[in-house]
Amino acid sequence: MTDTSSATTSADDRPAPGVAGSSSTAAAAVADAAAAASSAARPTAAGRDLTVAVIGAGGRMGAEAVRAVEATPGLRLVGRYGSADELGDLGGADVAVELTVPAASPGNVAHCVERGVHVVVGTTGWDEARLSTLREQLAAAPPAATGAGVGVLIAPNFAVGALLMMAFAAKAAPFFESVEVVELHHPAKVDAPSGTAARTAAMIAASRAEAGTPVPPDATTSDPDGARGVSVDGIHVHSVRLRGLTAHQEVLLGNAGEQLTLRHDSFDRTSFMPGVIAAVRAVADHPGLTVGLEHYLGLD
Ligand SMILES: NC(=O)C1=CN([C@@H]2O[C@H](COP(=O)(O)OP(=O)(O)OC[C@H]3O[C@@H](n4cnc5c(N)ncnc54)[C@H](OP(=O)(O)O)[C@@H]3O)[C@@H](O)[C@H]2O)C=CC1
Ligand SMILES: O=C(O)C1=N[C@H](C(=O)O)C[C@H](O)C1
Repeated sequence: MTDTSSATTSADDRPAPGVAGSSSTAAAAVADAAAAASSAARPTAAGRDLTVAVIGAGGRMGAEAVRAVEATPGLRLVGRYGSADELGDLGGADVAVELTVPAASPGNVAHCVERGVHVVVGTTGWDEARLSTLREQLAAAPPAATGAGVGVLIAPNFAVGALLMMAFAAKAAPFFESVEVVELHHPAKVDAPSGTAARTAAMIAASRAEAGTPVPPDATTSDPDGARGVSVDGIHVHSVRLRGLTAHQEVLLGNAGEQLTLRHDSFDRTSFMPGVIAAVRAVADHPGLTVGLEHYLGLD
């Protein structure tokens, strides 16, 4: 595994404030990709700013999202909500950004959908059962204010590098006998494995199944305490929680005599913001449920 001792960002390393509070190059690249993949007007087709509410606004990601929305031309923050607040009409928002905890996220998203508000969801914990319920809720939802269907994006990771790492992993997986995922996060994270790791493993498994690749070799016959991690669709995932880290992942791919390692590091939560903003702008153009920001960016 690569040394991560320098995986923190000092204040001096932070990008100057700009679009979405991130490097203008990264922000522009992601925004351009989203714009190319959608007809999202900026501001709205009605000629006004797109209104945005942030649910979980006091959290690590929520606070960063509030800053990003406020710094982005064409977007107007109309509501910020925490666990003690009634969501109500979400301040009349066109789009809600949902960044809370796995236990609260489905209820918050349902509240938005029932009111015709598009939702960009970064919260983890969206397993198949939850997605299936959400599909039913979307089918029964009233249209959004524009008259089109409500759009919901479930995005396990908003960072463009993480999306590419996942896509590269899925592409490489059938060419290797062995593959395992190691995710490394800050110790305040409440869920394991990470949503990104679970989705990466699912993408790897699907890619190998489609190619007819055999299951990875593993002679383990005794593992009473789960030292081999968890199996997601047959792919082993390992979780590290370490002070000093933010969000990191390695995909290890092995053949006899060779190894390919794919690694992504989010050193700072600003890395997620260009993706959040691109998703906010594009979600209304994608009615129904979409899982994975890559589908908005043409990376699929
Ligand atoms: N998709 C992505 O790229 C990323 C996703 N994440 C995910 O986003 C989620 C949030 O992460 P993070 O910001 O680090 O977590 P935090 O614990 O810092 O923040 C969670 C926030 O959710 C709020 N909250 C809890 N319950 C509710 C509720 N019912 N209604 C409204 N707000 C509520 C809390 O508010 P209060 O203090 O009022 O209780 C808290 O401020 C996690 O699931 C994480 O895995 C994180 C980073 C990137
Ligand atoms: O909790 C976090 O921090 C993160 N959560 C998401 C996940 O579980 O994959 C995305 C990123 O890894 C940061």
